[in-house]
Amino acid sequence: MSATIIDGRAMARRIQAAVAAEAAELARAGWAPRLVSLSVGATAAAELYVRNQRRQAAAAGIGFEARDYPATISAEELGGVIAGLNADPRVHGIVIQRPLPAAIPVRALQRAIHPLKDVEGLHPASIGNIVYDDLALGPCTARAAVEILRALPLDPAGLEVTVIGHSELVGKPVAFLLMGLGATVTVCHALSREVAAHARRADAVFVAVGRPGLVTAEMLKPGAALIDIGINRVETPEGPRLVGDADFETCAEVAGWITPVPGGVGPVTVAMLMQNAVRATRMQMERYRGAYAGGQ
Ligand SMILES: NC(=O)C1=CN([C@@H]2O[C@H](COP(=O)(O)OP(=O)(O)OC[C@H]3O[C@@H](n4cnc5c(N)ncnc54)[C@H](OP(=O)(O)O)[C@@H]3O)[C@@H](O)[C@H]2O)C=CC1
Ligand SMILES: Nc1nc(=O)c2c([nH]1)NC[C@@H]1CN(c3ccc(C(=O)N[C@@H](CCC(=O)O)C(=O)O)cc3)C=[N+]21
Repeated sequence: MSATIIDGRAMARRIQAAVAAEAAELARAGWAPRLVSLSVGATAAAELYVRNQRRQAAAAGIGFEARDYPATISAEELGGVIAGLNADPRVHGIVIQRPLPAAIPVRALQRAIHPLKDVEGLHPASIGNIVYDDLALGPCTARAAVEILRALPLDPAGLEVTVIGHSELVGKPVAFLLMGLGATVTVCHALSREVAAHARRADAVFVAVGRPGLVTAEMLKPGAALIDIGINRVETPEGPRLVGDADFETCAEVAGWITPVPGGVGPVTVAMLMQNAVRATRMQMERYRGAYAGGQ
């Protein structure tokens, strides 16, 4: 058997077309959506993400400004930057690229972002809303991965799903979204025993660990869906290459559907961020229309 390879770029383009139309409509109303990205120190892990945000924002007609701060910036100074962006009516979304230097408390900063400008859906209020299945601004990566599953001819209700990795950014939100769809969810992490056995039982496996080759063909039920969220840069004799957390070649022999890296969850994540940007702008327009002169 050979898996169907899921085309994340095509899915991202479809989402983006709707986002572009909405961004144009908001711009006509005087509320052109605009995002600001904050990177601190050397952020190799986020460079590709920022590059694709810039590219997709340009394509969707969303303003995008990437700011880089030195690793020596203090948490207080960054808090001041965020307070300024919260108060600026021309800014509708703020993205804090992870990871941050160890000395900077990422949760406190995430909490400092105004919830209506929390386009990544990572504010404690947004994270809490996941439990209520209220996804006004849902977390982008998790939504992307789950939207990909929803596009497959599998009924998520009662589906056996194993999630490998339980980070705040990815694994935990994925598990909650899947529970919201009625799936039976098993979550594995660094302390889990028998990850392979849990994976092999599943109709769909989601993996977000950051370890190339973690999921192998022996860990999959034949015909299962494999949603590979990992994005890792590895050195090969032919130069640097981007790979996921699964051993793609062997897994594709056994899985029914598989997401490639690049071209799988990554582009859909960025499209979700753009979708959140227009949603956030609309919510701010509805809340503050009249409070500002225009909004711009
Ligand atoms: N496609 C996209 O848009 C995005 C992709 N990513 C990618 O996803 C991957 C994970 O990112 P992120 O969640 O931020 O990473 P983190 O490092 O924050 O989390 C990794 C998770 O994997 C768990 N883990 C570690 N080793 C194992 C193991 N052997 N078996 C099972 N679980 C294990 C950890 O468990 P514990 O906490 O117990 O140590 C932790 O929960 C990375 O490759 C990243 O680049 C990230 C964001 C967006
Ligand atoms: N606050 C925060 N949120 C994140 O979601 C977050 C983060 N910080 N830090 C870094 C990781 C990594 N990440 C990527 C998302 C998309 C691509 C992406 O678009 N990848 C393309 C790459 C295509 C190309 O090669 O140019 C693809 O997979 O096809 C890459 C990486 C988000 N992360």
